[in-house]
Amino acid sequence: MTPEGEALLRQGAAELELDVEAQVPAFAQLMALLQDANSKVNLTALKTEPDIVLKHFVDSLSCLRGGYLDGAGQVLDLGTGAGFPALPLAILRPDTTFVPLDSIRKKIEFVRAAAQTLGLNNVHPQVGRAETLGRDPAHRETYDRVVCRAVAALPVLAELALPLLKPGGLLVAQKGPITEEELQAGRRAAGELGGRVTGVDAFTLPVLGDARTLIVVEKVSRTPKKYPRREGVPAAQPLFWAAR
Ligand SMILES: C[S@@+](CC[C@H](N)C(=O)[O-])C[C@H]1O[C@@H](n2cnc3c(N)ncnc32)[C@H](O)[C@@H]1O
Repeated sequence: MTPEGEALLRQGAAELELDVEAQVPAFAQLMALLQDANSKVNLTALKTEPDIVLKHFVDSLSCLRGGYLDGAGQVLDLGTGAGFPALPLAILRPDTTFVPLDSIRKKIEFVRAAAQTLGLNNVHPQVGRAETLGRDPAHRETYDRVVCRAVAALPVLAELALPLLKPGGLLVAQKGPITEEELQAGRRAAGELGGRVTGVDAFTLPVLGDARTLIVVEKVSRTPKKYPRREGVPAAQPLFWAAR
């Protein structure tokens, strides 16, 4: 990473009140791995160094706002893609275990290789669909937190994530601006699945100023056994939300 890229990372993290000084070399290594992989396969849409620093690294770290991940043991990253937000979070939180999940094998192969190269023993990538894991006793109601960035509308996320959370656990969803309509449908879907929306934190992305929202859903009771519905159905027929 260039000195300008490192400076952007420090500036963005500082705006989030995070000190990443000790982790700059790890982020530089992740940058090199991403750019190398991106030159061979189309891993992420963001290719330039400033975009990767601000829209992948710093944006992923914004998930730490509010302290919702503090004290969490096991965190599943639903639809991690090339490892976001899981890899930046794992770099900053070595005592928390992260399970980056994606249905696309080549993405998880990249995440696995990157975690290995970076020596991140707290990262355990998994290929699969959230609907399948949500019905598997080895994963259902076992996670303290589910994080996810740019995966689906809130009613869909509620159905994919809440079955995976322990009662008392939290879904922390990173989104852009959210409409009142999506939020209302998300509140109703969460209620159906044993969750309650407890936080809607609107803020702007450091340096760039783009609108972001962290939505927090607490799991307040067990998820009914009929959820999640079979693969693809949560996204094709979102609960309580016809408009997509
Ligand atoms: C737009 S990408 C976002 C990737 C990453 N979170 C990021 O912000 O860069 C959405 C990812 O979610 C994955 N995904 C969507 N639905 C999924 C599901 N039901 N189970 C597992 N992965 C899913 C897709 O394969 C894709 O890689």
